[in-house]
Amino acid sequence: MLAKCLSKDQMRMEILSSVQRLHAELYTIQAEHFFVPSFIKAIDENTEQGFRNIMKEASPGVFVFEMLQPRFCEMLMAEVENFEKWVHETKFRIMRPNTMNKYGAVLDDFGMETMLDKLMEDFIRPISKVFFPEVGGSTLDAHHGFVLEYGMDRDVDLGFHVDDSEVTLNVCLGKQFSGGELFFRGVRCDKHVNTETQSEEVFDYAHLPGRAVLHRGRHRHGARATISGNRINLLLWCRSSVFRELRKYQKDFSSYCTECQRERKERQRQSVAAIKLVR
Ligand SMILES: O=C(O)CCC(=O)C(=O)O
Ligand SMILES: [Fe+2]
Repeated sequence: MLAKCLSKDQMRMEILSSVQRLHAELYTIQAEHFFVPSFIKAIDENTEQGFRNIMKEASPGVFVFEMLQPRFCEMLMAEVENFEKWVHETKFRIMRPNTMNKYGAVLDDFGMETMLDKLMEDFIRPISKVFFPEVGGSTLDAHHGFVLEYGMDRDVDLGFHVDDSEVTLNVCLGKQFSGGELFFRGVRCDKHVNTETQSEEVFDYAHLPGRAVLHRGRHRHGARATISGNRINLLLWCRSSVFRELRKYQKDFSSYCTECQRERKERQRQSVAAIKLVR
């Protein structure tokens, strides 16, 4: 197939009508086949304590928990491989997940948009409502879902960045690899995104297959080089249109930005000092 300039919708239509699905069961959520029992139980309970029972807050604002069954991880990797094979054979021009990756595939582009919407609405939003309310966690209503592939023959690492999301779900699918640790360096608003990291904000994490990491999109992070093997993971950038609208009119982001919090405390300290001086 010749490389044509297609709109996103045209591209999706072309993919949907041409690519043969490998595992049809991946395209609709079947909780008991996708998730581990502890995760399903916590979602069914839908209480803060229930979530805390399965989620470890490994560093402030970074939650880690067991989420996906090994068989689901394998099927999803095979599905992406199948799609990539078709892309390669037909020389079809696809969009990569973001400007930082040369490899990886947008799951929404080959039929998984509805399934991922449900994953966000029924599973990630209830958790985000509890742990990330100040960044629109309870009103997540859009997503960008993709798979990334790292290794010597793929992308090697990922630079320091913030995501175009309010809440990000990052699940390791496999395969076997060494290296590829995630590093986190504190939450910042747009204005403070390049400010210094405080020592208590430094957090490095080694991902394991089936395990999920959930964090605010504004939590600065990156991924170190995958030294051997292939590291493949599922990313769901969850967005809230309500939060994005509100953000336009806000100046102070001290509800989540550590630097805004520091500035606010400093302003309060100065006004208390000024009052004392007047007295
Ligand atoms: O490689 C990873 O696990 C991190 C990916 C990531 O941060 C992103 O895609 O936004
Ligand atoms: Fe990211």
